[in-house]
Amino acid sequence: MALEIANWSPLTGPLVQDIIQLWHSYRVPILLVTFTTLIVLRTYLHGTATDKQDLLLFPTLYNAPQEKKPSSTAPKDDGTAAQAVSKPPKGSPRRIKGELGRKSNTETDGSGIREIQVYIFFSSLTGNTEKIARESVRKLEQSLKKIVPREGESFAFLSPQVFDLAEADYDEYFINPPTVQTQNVGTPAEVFYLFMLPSYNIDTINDNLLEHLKETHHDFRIDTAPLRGLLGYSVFGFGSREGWPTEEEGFCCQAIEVDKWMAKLTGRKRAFPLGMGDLKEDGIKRLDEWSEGILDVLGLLARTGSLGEGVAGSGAPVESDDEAEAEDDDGEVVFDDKIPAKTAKSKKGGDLGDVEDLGRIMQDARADGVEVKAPIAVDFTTYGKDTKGRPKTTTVTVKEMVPKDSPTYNSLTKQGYQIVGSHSGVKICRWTKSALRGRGSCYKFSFYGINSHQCMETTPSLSCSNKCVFCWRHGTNPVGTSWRWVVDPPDLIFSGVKEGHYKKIKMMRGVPGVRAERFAEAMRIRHCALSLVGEPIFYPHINEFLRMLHAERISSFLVCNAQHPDQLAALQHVTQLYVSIDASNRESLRKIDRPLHRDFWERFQRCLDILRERRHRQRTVFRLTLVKGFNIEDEAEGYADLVEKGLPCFVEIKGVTYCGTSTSSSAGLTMGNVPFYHEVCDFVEALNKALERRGLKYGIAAEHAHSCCILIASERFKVDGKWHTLIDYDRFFELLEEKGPDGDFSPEDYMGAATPEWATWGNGGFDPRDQRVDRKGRAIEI
Ligand SMILES: Cc1cc2nc3c(=O)[nH]c(=O)nc-3n(C[C@H](O)[C@H](O)[C@H](O)COP(=O)(O)O)c2cc1C
Ligand code: SF4
Repeated sequence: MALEIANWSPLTGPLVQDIIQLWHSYRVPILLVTFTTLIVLRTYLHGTATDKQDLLLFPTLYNAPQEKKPSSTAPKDDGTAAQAVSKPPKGSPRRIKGELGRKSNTETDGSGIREIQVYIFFSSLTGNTEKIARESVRKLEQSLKKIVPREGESFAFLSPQVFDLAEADYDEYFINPPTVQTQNVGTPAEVFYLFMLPSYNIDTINDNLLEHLKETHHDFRIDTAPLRGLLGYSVFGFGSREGWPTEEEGFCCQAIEVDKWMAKLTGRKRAFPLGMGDLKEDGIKRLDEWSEGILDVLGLLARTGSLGEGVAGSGAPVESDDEAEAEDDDGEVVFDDKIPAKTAKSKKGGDLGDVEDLGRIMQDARADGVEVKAPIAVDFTTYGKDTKGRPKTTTVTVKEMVPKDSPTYNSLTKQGYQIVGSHSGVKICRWTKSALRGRGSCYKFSFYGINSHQCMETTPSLSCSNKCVFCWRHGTNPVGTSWRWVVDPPDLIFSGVKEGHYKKIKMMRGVPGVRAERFAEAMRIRHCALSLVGEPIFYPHINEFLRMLHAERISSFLVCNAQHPDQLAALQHVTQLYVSIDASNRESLRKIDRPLHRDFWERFQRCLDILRERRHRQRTVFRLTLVKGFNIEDEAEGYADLVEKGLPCFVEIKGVTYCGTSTSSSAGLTMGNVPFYHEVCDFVEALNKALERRGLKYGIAAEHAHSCCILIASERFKVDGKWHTLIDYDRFFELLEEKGPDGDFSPEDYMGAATPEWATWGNGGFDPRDQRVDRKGRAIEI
């Protein structure tokens, strides 16, 4: 071929031959250079063409509005899934659905990156909120930079933006979530709204916004929750307590309104409770708490795409104002009919229920052939001896008290308990929920200064040795006279109950009315009521457990049933030590507590002796639960004798609480057994007189009419004519740290400030900071 070309023309012959020669010598480098140049050129053109070229080449395609293709399958209305835009009939108004074509919150886009855009909307008349909002957006940007993806995570926060509501186009932000296109990916970022709003009782831009939100919600053409495509929202309000002291009088009224309407428009995606503050008082502190909470939520959103449990649209919603709250109090004095009263006598493998017949269970365990590796059974109640007086060394195979697959476990978890390990439980009580919403704390706030929203209710032993007629868990919680189950270590229980408690608190985050400042405070447990169900000192490592609580400066209110004198004697310092005194004489006690121990009365008496001895070491309390027809009538004198014997620091008298009809039909309890508050008052006055007649220095110190509870106190807690029933918790921990769990210090050493006036006898005892509501959440005038 080279020769043919060489002869092709005599004129070009030498040149062609040179070129051919050159080609033969350098063809490989020539080919390589050409190829590389082409690649570089192509890459260059491609890189520079994205901004300009493609729009030049395909303008119509790129600029066309994104239209959904009709789908043959109906769109899922799960609050996150894309919704199809159906064509309206000719002539009818266009129906705008709440969701743009976007993916589930829990998914990332095609690039694998979840991008989140935070918008802060503010309004301001005198300029304070504007300054704060602009400063907040700057701080937020800095803080968001610190939330970085861990391995396997992929998200990014876009620079947060701030908008003055006086300038923002409401149609753009408050009819549908805005579409925020991003540089890196074709899908829009997910949007999160924050509001900072001062309230004004004069006409301002806030009224326009509120009007717009209401209209959008009511507009028949628009989905009632068209903003549910937002990731979430939260509101912070500024107001003035000087002119508007309470919410009822208008404090932060417009922020409250915006929060409410946004909840409707987003399908209840309140990501964090409404925060409120007064710039002249606590405004900045409250704002800081709120901002911290917002950061947590944004972190959670970025990592999981979800607002977490408890917020609608993101797990298990806990709602709300209409929530039928069980009148469960602290679980000790309520009986209800919510739990079908099953007995242990049901089928084999059935309800563990009453574990009275432990023999049967042990047999069943062996018959099942299940070998459970566990510690040796601890008969700590009786410290059992054999017939010759030698310590028992029985080594039987033991079971878990509440195994995961047992009906008891199911029943307790259905009732809202979280079972920790195999024999402990934690539950958020109704007062904790109520305090989070500013609707009142339990009587322990009025009497002892316990913040209900910082109180964890738990027990390290779901088992008990009584079957009290008023125990609402009768029929579900295990009973027994000695510990014969696997023993969980105290650190496992401690971390488990804390985790369970915080989890339940977090579930309250999206619930209407929850106050941001209380929610923030609730994330630090300060008190522990060891009084759920069961008997806390039944747990063999109760002292270690208490030490763990105290090490974290969590106070301990421990209630025991006066049936375990040895354990009571071995108990180390607790902040307040209760003994339930359910009757004043043997017969009455047998009837009401239905104890399993044959020597129950002797045990009871020994416990009183121990309490008397301990009265200068422990802050002791007699807890009386009044049940009409069982332990009130003519018993005041008998109770006075018991007080004389035990000389407790305090006597708490509480009427049994009732909800629904009684489960304990076998015990014959009905609504008729619940004393009226005036009957409790009469009883307390009779008891007080009986104490006076005996020359005992006690008096009626405080009351909490709302929960039918009255406090009689020893005059040891009266200073200059004023009752001091509150506790100085910090001092308690200092003493404990100084002197140790067996240290020599007395209840007077950590006596707190004077009982607040509103809590003293005759003043009702309802915290004036809170709003009292009826069961439907309606305000009650006090
Ligand atoms: C005319 C007027 C009306 C107000 N009305 C209320 C009100 O109804 N409720 C409230 O809590 N605060 C009310 N305030 C207090 C403001 O909300 C508060 O001072 C706020 O911090 C002002 O924020 P700004 O400086 O951003 O406008 C009012 C203040 C003014 C001057
Ligand atoms: S002491 Fe704690 S657990 Fe008990 S009712 Fe009060 S807030 Fe609830």
